[in-house]
Amino acid sequence: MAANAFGRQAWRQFMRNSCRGPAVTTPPRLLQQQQLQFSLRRQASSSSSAPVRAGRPVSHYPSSLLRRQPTAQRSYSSGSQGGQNIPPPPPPPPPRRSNNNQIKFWPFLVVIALGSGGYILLVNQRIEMPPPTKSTTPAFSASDVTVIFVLGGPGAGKGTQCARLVKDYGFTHLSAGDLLRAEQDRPGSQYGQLIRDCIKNGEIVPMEVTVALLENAMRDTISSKKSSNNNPGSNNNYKFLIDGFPRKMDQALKFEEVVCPAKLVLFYDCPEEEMERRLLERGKTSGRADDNAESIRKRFRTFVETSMPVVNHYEAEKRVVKVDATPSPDRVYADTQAKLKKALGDKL
Ligand SMILES: Nc1ncnc2c1ncn2[C@@H]1O[C@H](COP(=O)(O)OP(=O)(O)OP(=O)(O)O)[C@@H](O)[C@H]1O
Ligand SMILES: O=c1ccn([C@@H]2O[C@H](COP(=O)(O)O)[C@@H](O)[C@H]2O)c(=O)[nH]1
Repeated sequence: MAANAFGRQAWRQFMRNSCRGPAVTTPPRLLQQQQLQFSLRRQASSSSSAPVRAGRPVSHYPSSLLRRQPTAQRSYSSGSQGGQNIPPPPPPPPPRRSNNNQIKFWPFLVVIALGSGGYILLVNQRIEMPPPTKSTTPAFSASDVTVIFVLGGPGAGKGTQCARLVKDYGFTHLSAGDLLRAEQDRPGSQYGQLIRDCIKNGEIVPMEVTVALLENAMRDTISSKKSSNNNPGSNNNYKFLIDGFPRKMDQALKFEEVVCPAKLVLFYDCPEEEMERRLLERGKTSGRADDNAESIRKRFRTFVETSMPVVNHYEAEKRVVKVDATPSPDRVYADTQAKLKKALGDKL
């Protein structure tokens, strides 16, 4: 029983060590500890210098293990106490030290073997476990919903061009910036201050907030269009211009994974000096907290460092329609139409 108890203790120790550090080094370390404990135990049982309490050596080891050795000694001495007529008792059995050793050792060997086996089994199971599967299905199917991301630096003219596309082609225009500003001003919003700070500093609001706002807005649009549709059975194709989004790779990946895959990216390319001039002009009347020289500088930096990699990502996938945004709004729009017709055909 004591061996079992000690075995359990050793098992617990082994499992603790296995979880903490590299498992391959643990069993030998445990073996060393057990050998050390074993030899200490033997020393304790035979040494008179061991501390004694109530006539018994004090030890950290289970008392049943310590009791074995004295029992064997008593059986030898009882033989030598007999009278003279009595034939000498048969010689005491040879010292069973080595046997004892084996008997006391096997539980540890079993524990180590079981522990190592179990550990190897666990590790193998972990290695063979398949990677978690992507079970997410986008909320909207690309066959029912056409999504176009509209990107470009701050002030490139995205909003201006979107307004025209809405008028001529029936797109629904969702500006991520407008949705964030509305959420920022919504009484009781837990994200109000966070959004305010991000916008002022030209930083990107955590994607969960923006993706959720966009998904809700798309859902609202689709359900209100469905309810106003005289023929609900018809195969509607809802068309969205998602303006100023995605501005960061994580947003792009998340949106396409959980909301809807995008058909393409409409990218308005404009030099910084022109964008700055437009924004400073707009700032005279817009009332926007970020249409000032300091915020504009920060927004430009975020655009170059964080948003351009998104454009490059879609460019590599051949999903970008690039338009020069420097000319007048009319000329930019004419170019936009021509390029979208070519890319979308009857989906425009
Ligand atoms: N092609 C253009 N030429 C000159 N001015 C323009 C042109 N397009 C837009 N503008 C003006 O530049 C300003 C910025 O335009 P707009 O708001 O459309 O840009 P944006 O890319 O949506 O900006 P933001 O990213 O800050 O929302 C507006 O005042 C707009 O009237
Ligand atoms: O996906 C987005 C879009 C916008 N923001 C923040 O809003 C401001 C203003 O955006 P505009 O498109 O110019 O209206 C932008 O500078 C960001 O701070 C965002 O975090 N995530």
